[in-house]
Amino acid sequence: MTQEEYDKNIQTLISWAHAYYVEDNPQASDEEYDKLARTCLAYEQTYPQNSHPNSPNKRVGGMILEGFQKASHLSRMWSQEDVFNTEELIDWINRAKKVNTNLEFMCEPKFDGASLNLIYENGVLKQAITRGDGSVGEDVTNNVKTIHSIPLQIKEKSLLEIRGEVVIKKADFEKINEQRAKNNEQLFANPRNAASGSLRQLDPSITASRKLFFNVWGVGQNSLEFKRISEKMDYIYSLGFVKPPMQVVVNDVEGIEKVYHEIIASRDDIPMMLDGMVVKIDDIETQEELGYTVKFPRWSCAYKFPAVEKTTKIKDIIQQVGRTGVITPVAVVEPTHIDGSMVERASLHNYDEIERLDLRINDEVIIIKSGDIIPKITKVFHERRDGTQEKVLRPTNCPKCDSLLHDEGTLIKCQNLDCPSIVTNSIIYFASKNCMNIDGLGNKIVELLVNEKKIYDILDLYSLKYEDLQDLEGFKEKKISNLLNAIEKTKGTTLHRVINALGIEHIGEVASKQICLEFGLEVINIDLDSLIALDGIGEQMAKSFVDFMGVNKELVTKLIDIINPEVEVKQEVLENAFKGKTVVLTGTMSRSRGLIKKELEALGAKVSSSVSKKTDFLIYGEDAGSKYDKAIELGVSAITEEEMIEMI
Ligand SMILES: NC(=O)c1ccc[n+]([C@@H]2O[C@H](COP(=O)([O-])OP(=O)(O)OC[C@H]3O[C@@H](n4cnc5c(N)ncnc54)[C@H](O)[C@@H]3O)[C@@H](O)[C@H]2O)c1
Ligand SMILES: [Zn+2]
Repeated sequence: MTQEEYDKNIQTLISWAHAYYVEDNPQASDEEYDKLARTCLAYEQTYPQNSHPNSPNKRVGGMILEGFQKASHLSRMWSQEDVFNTEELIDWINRAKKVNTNLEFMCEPKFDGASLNLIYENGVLKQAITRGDGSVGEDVTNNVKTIHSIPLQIKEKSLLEIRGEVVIKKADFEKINEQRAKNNEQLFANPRNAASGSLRQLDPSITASRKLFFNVWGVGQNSLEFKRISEKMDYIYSLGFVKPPMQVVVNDVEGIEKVYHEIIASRDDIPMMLDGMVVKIDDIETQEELGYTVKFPRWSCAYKFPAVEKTTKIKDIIQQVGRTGVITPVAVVEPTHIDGSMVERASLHNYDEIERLDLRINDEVIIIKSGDIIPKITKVFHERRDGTQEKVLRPTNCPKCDSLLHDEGTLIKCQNLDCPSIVTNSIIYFASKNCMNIDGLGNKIVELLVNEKKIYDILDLYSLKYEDLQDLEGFKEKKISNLLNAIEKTKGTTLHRVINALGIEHIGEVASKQICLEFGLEVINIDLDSLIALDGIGEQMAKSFVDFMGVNKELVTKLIDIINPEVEVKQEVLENAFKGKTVVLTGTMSRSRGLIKKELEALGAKVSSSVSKKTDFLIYGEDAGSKYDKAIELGVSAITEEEMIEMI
């Protein structure tokens, strides 16, 4: 590396560190950052006289976020020296052995979060300060008081600094990001940034809502007298801090390696993100003798785990069609090793997310995979674009059957009942109890019939013959005739049941009934405007229905021909006291409420389940409770069942 290159790299590191520590919005993966930092470190060691005064290799962490009060630590906070393999670990041990050949090591998980210092005075939490540059950090006391795992009072009365890591659970990290995606906010690249960003909020109620957790790992200023750090920490846990899930004292490299691999093996079972194991020399006198560099203690090191977060490149965006026809985009990425497996694909929530991330083919991205988290893209490096990037278009046709897709933003769906990806599900739905109620045609049987190529869509059910089923395993005479009879029995059912059984997105039984009453057999030809004009049919429902008929008209026409359903006609309801009124039923009546509901609906009333200003009548029986009170409060006229009968 030339001096010029070195200077340029240091500028890059400084800007990456700023984005990472101050803005909680990294512009590189840790791996890229560490690699560049190490290359610069090698240069600094060869040419110490040329090294940059502000090199991130010489200082701890970041700067203070605007809006926070600065606060000083009583004693300095440090970073950790990284070791990445056994060789580097042995190197570190050998350096320590120069002051003491008889070493014991305390090993514990390294939680990946935000470093925090708590100052206790007279047993009371006085101040909580972020690590900042190691000497001065941000005063986040009010935020920290919302974290339940931090005691506000402890029984130790001497002046004491407690250090630990504020972390967020992996599952909560995912939830926050899902919420942020919905709100069109930038995602957190990883749980560490999420923890740090949540801790450094000007509004403590936001911090409180984020479910942060505190893992204690050390002490700063203190007057506790212990010979070993492991004993000192046991005392600290006894004050009401949570003890880390694994903590072992060993006395050689083999011992350290063993714990290291044990912690890696249980990494997925621990709900918080770990990025390594910290090894500390247990004897406090030896620690004092070894002392500190400008950046870290010489008596401890962070033995890093394989990264779960990597930079990779988007090669393509392909579509996956789910069993219900929902289309999900999947990113094909340059194959990347993450934590023991080769990652080639990452899931994206939907096409709206692609637009929000402004993700393009050939973009460089951060991909994160940890334990049970499916590989996810959390960050797109827009600044790294080189002109080869291509926009991702929303699909208009199904990749499986080429029919037009129904697109309502976050949801894109193939509704073609002939589409091979959805046939099984659509037949199962069609036959289910609340739809056509075809006895003997459950999930397993439908799967069998489709897999054995006995049927390709709903229509085929009606051309099934005895001979078709004879050769199927477990199909005896009785079973076959029962099934064929059950299918036959659906003929002549009502039109709205048939429409409801098609599984049209957003169109349930009530809507089906309403549409069928209004349009009869013309349902297959309705246009958008006529549908929207119907009371209770929203735009989304109408569009879904029209899109559905657009791709399935032929099939539905044939189906109606075969089933020959009864077409219900709208009966003009005679004038009566309940026509067009909104009614709520409550309490115990002389007959079932379901029956009374039907009766009222036949009179043209709308029966609703909750009382509001729009309610015209509350009809109450015995033991009426809160609905009655509310009706009285809102001035809704409340009548008994008998009064209702009289009014009819
Ligand atoms: N992606 C980027 O752009 C970018 C930029 C800057 C830094 N970074 C990353 O940040 C890291 C360097 O940051 P750092 O200096 O904060 O170091 P670090 O986070 O790797 O390690 C030091 C910190 O570990 C924490 N810790 C957790 N468990 C501990 C334990 N049991 N004992 C002691 N300490 C424990 C402490 O808060 C301590 O301050 C590097 O891994 C680097 O990749 C990334
Ligand atoms: Zn399809």
